[in-house]
Amino acid sequence: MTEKLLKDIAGGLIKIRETKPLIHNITNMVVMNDTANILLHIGASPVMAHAQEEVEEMVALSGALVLNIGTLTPELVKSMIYAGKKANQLGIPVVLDPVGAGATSLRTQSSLRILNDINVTILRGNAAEIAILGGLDATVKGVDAAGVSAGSAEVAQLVAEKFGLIVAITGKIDAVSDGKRSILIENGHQMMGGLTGTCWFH
Ligand SMILES: Nc1ncnc2c1ncn2[C@@H]1O[C@H](COP(=O)(O)OP(=O)(O)O)[C@@H](O)[C@H]1O
Ligand SMILES: Cc1ncsc1CCOP(=O)(O)O
Repeated sequence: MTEKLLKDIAGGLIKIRETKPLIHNITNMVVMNDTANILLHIGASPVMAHAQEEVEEMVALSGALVLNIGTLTPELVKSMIYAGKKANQLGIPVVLDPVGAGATSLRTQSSLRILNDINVTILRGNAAEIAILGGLDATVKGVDAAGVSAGSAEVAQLVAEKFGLIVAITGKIDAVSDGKRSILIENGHQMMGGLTGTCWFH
């Protein structure tokens, strides 16, 4: 990583501690508690708010919106769209984690619908989930990548370019791309592959 990039990341972390932004999460029941604690640990203020009746008000108070379809229902997807549209109106960044896209039609179609209806800032997932959404060949088993025709760096670049957003693919080596510039990050441990929800540890 370049020195400038490392400085920017450090600066971002300092800003989070100083401003303590509220992070609105509409997320899955598996990682919810870990996500809240990790956000607190880095100095942010987490809130999990899922009901359609409150998501627009909650996101209006927030510095970022995180949408994770890990334990989705059609009702929850509606909440994500309401919150995402409000976030777009207010210029609040939106992260989408399309957990299990490719494993079932509901997950694939819901992810594509969110990408179509909302300007997502960062699309984060494993290589197979991201490849499937980009129309590339891949197999997803539950929430895990079971096979991908291309490497993570290539998938990240192609899909970022296709949707006009930032893609972050996690795995043994992470790949991040905005379609023009890409970086690879290798700072994990193989034991992290044996824990769910570890993308939030970074
Ligand atoms: N086999 C591996 N070897 C080294 N690091 C890994 C491995 N698998 C995962 N990691 C680390 O764990 C992080 C989260 O990866 P991943 O398993 O894709 O997330 P999640 O559990 O949230 O789906 C990666 O960014 C990487 O640093
Ligand atoms: C095991 C499991 N099943 C549904 S969601 C989930 C966890 C997925 O974790 P992450 O949100 O980090 O992909």
